[in-house]
Amino acid sequence: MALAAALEGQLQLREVSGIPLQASTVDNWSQIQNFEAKPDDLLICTYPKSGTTWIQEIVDMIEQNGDVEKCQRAIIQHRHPFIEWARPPQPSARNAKDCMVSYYHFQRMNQILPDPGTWEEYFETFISGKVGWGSWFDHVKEWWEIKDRYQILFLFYEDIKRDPKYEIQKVMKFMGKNLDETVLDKIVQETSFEKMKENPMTNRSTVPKSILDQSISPFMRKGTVGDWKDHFTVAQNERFDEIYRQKMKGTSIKFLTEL
Ligand SMILES: Nc1ncnc2c1ncn2[C@@H]1O[C@H](COP(=O)(O)OS(=O)(=O)O)[C@@H](OP(=O)(O)O)[C@H]1O
Repeated sequence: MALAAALEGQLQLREVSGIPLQASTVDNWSQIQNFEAKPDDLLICTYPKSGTTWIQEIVDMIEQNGDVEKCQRAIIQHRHPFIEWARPPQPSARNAKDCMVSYYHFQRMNQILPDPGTWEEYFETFISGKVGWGSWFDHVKEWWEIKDRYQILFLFYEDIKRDPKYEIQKVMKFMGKNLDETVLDKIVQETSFEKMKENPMTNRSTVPKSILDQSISPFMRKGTVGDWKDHFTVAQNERFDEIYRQKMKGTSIKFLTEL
């Protein structure tokens, strides 16, 4: 009973400035907030399930000049520690509909995040922003608004999917690197969904089943644009589009929801 209660306590999200976060993050909040970046630090800032792992691997491949062996030195979570796990922007955004679907399946398999409930229930939770790391709408709008004021490279999942080489080149330039065509082509190949799904350093296969149960849903699940069409009902889609219009009013950011 005590263990169950303790576990339940861990699974409950708590809030910082209205944003639901994991309890361990909230406990360490002052340390996280006081993080000071060094001038050459590169922060990857993503909404959950919008391609974090993908851009992490791309950045490391560029940093290591396309050396696959060097990128095998550790699992991705260790090569790019998460600041909020008292642990350490380069916003990467993914359209809300695919993000919601991916997050739903992630919460099904993630044993240390709250159970998502049914798809219908999760649809409401996601729209209201009561999910870990908060509202997709606020995240995207706020980063978009400040992107020109700081040294920020704003990337879209859908763009990387459509033209990986072009987007990887943008990241390379942002990082002040200059790699030749052959290396770039290799990075495109090595960071493809198919390769990263098989790569134990990126596919989370080393995380115990008690934390990520990949028999429920794999971490590298589909990696596509438009999977929402297999989840949203027509009515849900109409309702979502209306809510999206209201919440995104006044912002110029545009997302592709299909390619
Ligand atoms: N290389 C590559 N190409 C295309 N798509 C990829 C790639 N790597 C990861 N993914 C997909 O990204 C989704 C996971 O997002 P995150 O890495 O941000 O998840 S997390 O927040 O760090 O848990 C998750 O999306 P879904 O498949 O839609 O669930 C992953 O499959």
